[in-house]
Amino acid sequence: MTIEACQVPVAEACIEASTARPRGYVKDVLGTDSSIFVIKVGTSSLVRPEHHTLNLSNLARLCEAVKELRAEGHHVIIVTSGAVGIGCQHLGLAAPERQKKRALAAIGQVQLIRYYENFLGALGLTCAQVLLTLDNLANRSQYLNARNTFTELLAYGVIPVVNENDTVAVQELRFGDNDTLSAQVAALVQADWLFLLTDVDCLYTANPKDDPTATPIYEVEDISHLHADTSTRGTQWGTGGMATKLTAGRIATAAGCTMVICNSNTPENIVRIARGEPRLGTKFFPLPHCLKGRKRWILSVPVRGKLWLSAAAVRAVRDRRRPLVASGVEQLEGDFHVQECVSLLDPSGCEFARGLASMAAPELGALLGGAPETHHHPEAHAAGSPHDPHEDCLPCASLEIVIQRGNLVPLAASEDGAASEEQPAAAPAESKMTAAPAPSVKASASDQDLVKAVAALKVSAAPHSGSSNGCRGGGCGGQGCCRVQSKSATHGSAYSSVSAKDAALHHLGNAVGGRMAASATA
Ligand SMILES: N[C@@H](CCC(=O)OP(=O)(O)O)C(=O)O
Repeated sequence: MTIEACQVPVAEACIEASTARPRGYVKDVLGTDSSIFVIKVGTSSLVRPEHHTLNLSNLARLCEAVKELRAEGHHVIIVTSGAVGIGCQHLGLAAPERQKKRALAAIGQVQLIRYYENFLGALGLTCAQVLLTLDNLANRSQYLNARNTFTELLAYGVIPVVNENDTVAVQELRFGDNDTLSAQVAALVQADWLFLLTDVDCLYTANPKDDPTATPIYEVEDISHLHADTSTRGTQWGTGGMATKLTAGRIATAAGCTMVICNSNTPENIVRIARGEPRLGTKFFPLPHCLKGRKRWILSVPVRGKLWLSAAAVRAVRDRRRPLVASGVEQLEGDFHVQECVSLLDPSGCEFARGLASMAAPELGALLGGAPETHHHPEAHAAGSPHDPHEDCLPCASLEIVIQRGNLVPLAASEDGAASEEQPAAAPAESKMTAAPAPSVKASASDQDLVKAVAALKVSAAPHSGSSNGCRGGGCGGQGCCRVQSKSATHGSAYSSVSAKDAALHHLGNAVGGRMAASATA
C-alpha cells in the first residue's frame, strides 16, 4: 500500500484535468458535461457543541459555495445531518434520549430544511427535501425512481437536500450514518465529486489532538489498503466518524467518484479543491473501472454477510474476474439468503468486493463443512486462461458457484492495476472542474475503519518524485514527500476528533447475525 501525503506546491490556477469516464445516465438526461457534486455536512459542523446552537456561519458559507458551483453550471446535491441535534436545540434538551431520536429528528428536520430554504433562497436558489431509507435504494425499482427524481430536480436547477428518513427507518434498514448515505447518493447519480465536510482538515496518520506527530494525508490512491477498527464510538449527536468516511470512500471510489474529506469551517475550499488546489483536504481517487447500472446498484444493497476467501480465490475473483465458487471460501459470517449482498474479504480481512449470493448461508456453510478435498479452481481451466496450477489448486468442499460473475462488484482494482471488465474509460468529457482522472493504482480492498488504518500506517519523510503510484495533483518533484506505507503490526489511535463509532459500518456488518465459521481445509 502506498498512501501519499504529498508536500506539493499549490497548483497554478488550473482546472483539474477532465475525467475519462462515461458521463452516465443522469448527465445524459441533463445533456450536460458539467460536474455533479454531492456535499455532505455532518452534525458536528452544523450544531455548536458548546451551546447546541446552529452554526450559522458554516451553513451560510456552505450555501455560498453551492451558489458558486451553480453559477459555473455544476449540479449540487447536499446531504445534511443535524435533524436530531437541531431537534434537541429546539426543545432545549442538553442531549438526545436514545429512544426518542426518531421524534427529535422529526422536530429537527423541519427546522433544518427551513434554514436551508432560507439560506439558499437568499442566494436565489431553490431547494427540495429528499428523505431516504436504506430500503429505498436497496429495492431496484425504488432506486431507479430515486434516480429519476434526482435527475428531474437537477434539471430544474434545484438543490436536493437529503437526509436519512430517521423518523420511519427501522434499525435493520438504516444507513445509520450520513457518510454512507452520501456515498450511496453519489453512486446513484454518478457524481464526479463527493465532499465530506467535517470538523477536521483532512485525514491524519493519528489523532492530531492527541498526537503531535500526526501527519496529514492529502491524497489516497488506494483506500482499499487502509486498515482500521471500529472501537471508538460516535458522538451523541451524530453517528459518523472517520470510519464511516472510509466506508463512504470505498463505495464512492468504486462508483468512479472522487471523494474529499475537508473542513466544514472552510466550505469555500470545495471550489478550490475541485479546481485542483492541493493540500486543502484529503482526496480519494476513484478506481479505474466504471460500474455499469446494475452493478452500481449492488453497491446500494445492504450487506448481510461476510465471506473470507483464500488468497488464490482472491486472485481469481479480483484479478481475473472469475465467479466465486465455494472452494474459495474459507469462512463465512452472517445469515444471508439467496440474492442478498455479501462482502468478500481477503485473508487479511480487507474487503475487496461485494456480490449477490447465489446460495444462502446455511447451504454454503454445509458445503464448507464437507470433506476436505483438493482440486483445481474450475475457472483456472477455462479456455485460454493462463494460470499457475499451484496457485489455482485449492482445497475445497465444493465447486458450486457462490456468486455469479455478473453479481460481483469490485471495490478495488486488480493487482496489476488494470481496469476491470466493468466498463473501460471512455472519451474524456470536455467539462470544467470535472473529477480527477482515474489513477492507475494497485489496490485490494478492506472492510475496516480508521483506527486500524492508522495502526497500519508508517510515516517516513522522504524525497520522492511523482509517479503513477506517487504524488498526484502536480507531483512533488522530489521536493519532499511524506509517504505513508503499510505496517501491519503496530497499533495507533483514531485520528479524527470526530470519533469513529463501533457500529460504523452499519450496512457492512451490523445487520450480520451470529458468527458462523467453517473451514474449507478443516
Ligand atoms: N440523520 C441524522 C444524522 C446521522 C449522522 O450520520 O450524523 P453525522 O455523523 O453527524 O453525519 C440527523 O439528521 O440527525
